[in-house]
Amino acid sequence: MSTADTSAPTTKISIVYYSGTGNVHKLALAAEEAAVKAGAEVRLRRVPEYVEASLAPEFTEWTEAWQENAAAIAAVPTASVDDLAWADVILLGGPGRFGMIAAPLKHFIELAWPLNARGGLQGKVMASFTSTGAPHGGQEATILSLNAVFYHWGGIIVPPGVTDEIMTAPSNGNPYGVSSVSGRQAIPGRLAENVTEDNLAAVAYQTRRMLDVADALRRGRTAADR
Ligand SMILES: Cc1cc2nc3c(=O)[nH]c(=O)nc-3n(C[C@H](O)[C@H](O)[C@H](O)COP(=O)(O)O)c2cc1C
Repeated sequence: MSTADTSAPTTKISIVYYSGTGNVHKLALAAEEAAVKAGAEVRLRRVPEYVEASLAPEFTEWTEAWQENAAAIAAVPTASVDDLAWADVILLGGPGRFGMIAAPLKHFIELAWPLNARGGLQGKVMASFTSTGAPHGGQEATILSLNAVFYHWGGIIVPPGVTDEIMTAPSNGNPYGVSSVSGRQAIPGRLAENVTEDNLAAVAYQTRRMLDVADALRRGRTAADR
């Protein structure tokens, strides 16, 4: 007979991301898969564009890749602030843009102002992941700009560190948050082709680690309440 505690509530995770050309989307799907496998309740949510046209119509290949990605991710539900309120674990993802958070994701974060003002984000487990064009294109700076939000929200930041062998793989290695390198150009028909299997395994690991910490916190808090 199983001795598992079936009365224990399931950990809830919201994976909220913005992706212009598919790289962060691919990482987010791997995080979702890992969370489902770990038995969590999962909300995968995309942050939509808040401009209707391409940022750079003169970059025709980028614009085509951007349109291709928009079609590919259309079925993913869009994020709402309730997805943040609902979750025990919040994993944010977004591309590095000039070494910091992308504007659509920042806009979404600002919508959480009232929730934060009533203390609705405190004590949740949080972390972030990114993708940049270049290996030294500002991955750590982007993760730090995302994680800075978590300080304001009173989150418990759980970085991947180098706490597992997967973080030492050549295409990984950013202890601040899992990061992939997409290359110099977004090419239509070849979206996210440079996200490696090791990047996907790393974001899966980062997700499991957050869920483990959230589970330990919940057990500790429950024990303290007894
Ligand atoms: C406006 C803009 C700014 C960018 N700034 C940087 C940057 O500072 N460093 C870098 O390495 N890549 C930069 N990139 C490239 C993206 O970070 C990269 O293509 C990333 O993989 C995109 O992720 P996505 O496909 O999920 O949108 C920039 C892209 C755009 C559109």
